[in-house]
Amino acid sequence: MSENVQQPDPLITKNIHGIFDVLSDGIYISDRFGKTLTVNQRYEKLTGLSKKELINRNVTELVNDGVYDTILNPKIVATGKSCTSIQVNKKGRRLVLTGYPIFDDAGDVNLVVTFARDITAIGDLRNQLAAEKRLVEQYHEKFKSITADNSLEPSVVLESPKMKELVTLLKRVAPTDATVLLLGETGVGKDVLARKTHEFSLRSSRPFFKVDCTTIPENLIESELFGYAPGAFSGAHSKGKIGFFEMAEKGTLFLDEIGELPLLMQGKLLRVLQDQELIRVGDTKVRKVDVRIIAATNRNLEEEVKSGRFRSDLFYRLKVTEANIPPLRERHEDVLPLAQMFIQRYSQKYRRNVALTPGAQEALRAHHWPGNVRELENMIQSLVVTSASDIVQPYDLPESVTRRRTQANADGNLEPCIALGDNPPPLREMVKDFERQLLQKAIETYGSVPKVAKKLKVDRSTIFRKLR
Ligand SMILES: Nc1ncnc2c1ncn2[C@@H]1O[C@H](COP(=O)(O)OP(=O)(O)OP(=O)(O)O)[C@@H](O)[C@H]1O
Repeated sequence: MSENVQQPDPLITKNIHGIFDVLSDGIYISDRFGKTLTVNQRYEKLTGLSKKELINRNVTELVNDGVYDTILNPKIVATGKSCTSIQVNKKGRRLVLTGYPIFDDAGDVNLVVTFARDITAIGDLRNQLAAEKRLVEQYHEKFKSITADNSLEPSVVLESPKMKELVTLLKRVAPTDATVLLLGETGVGKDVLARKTHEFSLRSSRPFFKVDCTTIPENLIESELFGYAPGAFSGAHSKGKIGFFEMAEKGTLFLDEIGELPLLMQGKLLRVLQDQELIRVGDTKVRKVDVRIIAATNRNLEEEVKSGRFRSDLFYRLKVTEANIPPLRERHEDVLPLAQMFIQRYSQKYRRNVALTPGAQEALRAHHWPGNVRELENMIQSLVVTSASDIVQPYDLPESVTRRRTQANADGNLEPCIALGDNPPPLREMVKDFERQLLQKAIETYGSVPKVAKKLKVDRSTIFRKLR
């Protein structure tokens, strides 16, 4: 009876390879000298290596040829004990190997049977999970800020002809995947338009990640963008980490303040943009990435290129589509719609019912807004919180807003404040502004619009139009 158990059924012997092939693990069988005897189909599939290139070859020789990096055979033959290890092969597949000795009648190791399981898939799943987690965290943050504002959908105001033109351009390029470079002063809405471009694109259902290049320490930028391999540097997570590029796979990566990126990183970024592949820090595997890049800066990148602080090749790679967002002072048409939208948002949040008088509206429209939309938003928020009355008069506005950009000289005559900085308003705007101030001063001096009309020899309707 026991002899029957020892004797394999001839049907099994005949079909042994077929049996190997239906097993769900990869199987690799070598003899005590390390010669490869067989592998099953699952092994070929998992590793991407073919039976033909392995059979009859010695495992040590295969390691020397770089086919894979680790073998269990010599250790198992020497110790007679099973063991486990991780193997990486030339196709970049990572496998968990567990090898077992098969003994002959004399008790010597005759064969080594190794089972191979794919851990790349597990790694990929882990990465996917990490990406999802970061995405959930971002949505959570966004959700928190929206609910904290107690606002409805955050609205975007793009009313002025200049902004409408810009939106038309962004809508046109959004589906092309071309890189977009958003330029403009601080607070003009670069972030807002980056998100809009993503929404207009075919990637809108995929992730949108914003990376502020100024907030990541210089020595971490590469690993944050491209990820790192396990143990890539001291302090690194033992399991490694995927970077923003891989997290934004099939979506959009918004690189804010790109002008602050260190030169070395600029070169690395350029390579990734050109080759659409990256290598994580401390890794050797090349990974394909499919990410749309939107970059933004308030620096003059052309100047940065001239002074050698920004690589010209990266600059030209980024500015495939260049969108210049005008400052708020150059699109007065947006000021009141933005102000009304913020008033509505913050009135709802703070349970107020605030409204601006025409005089207050005019003061807002006339202001230079050096901090752009952010300054307007912050001012309105503070106004809604602090104003004693629901009706906001010009004198309720902060002095910085109502202060004229013209001043009276010693004789009481108006003089324009000519503060021509890096970014002066157009002459047309400055003249209009001065004219408006002059008419207001004239009304204060002469008492009424008809009197001013008479004194200054101008139509009443012209005065009203200019004041408006
Ligand atoms: N067109 C707009 N409609 C509604 N809100 C806007 C608009 N533009 C800007 N904002 C608001 O103004 C604030 C500043 O905008 P944003 O962060 O997009 O500016 P930015 O140009 O990216 O600034 P920075 O250069 O400082 O990064 C944000 O709260 C944003 O929601």
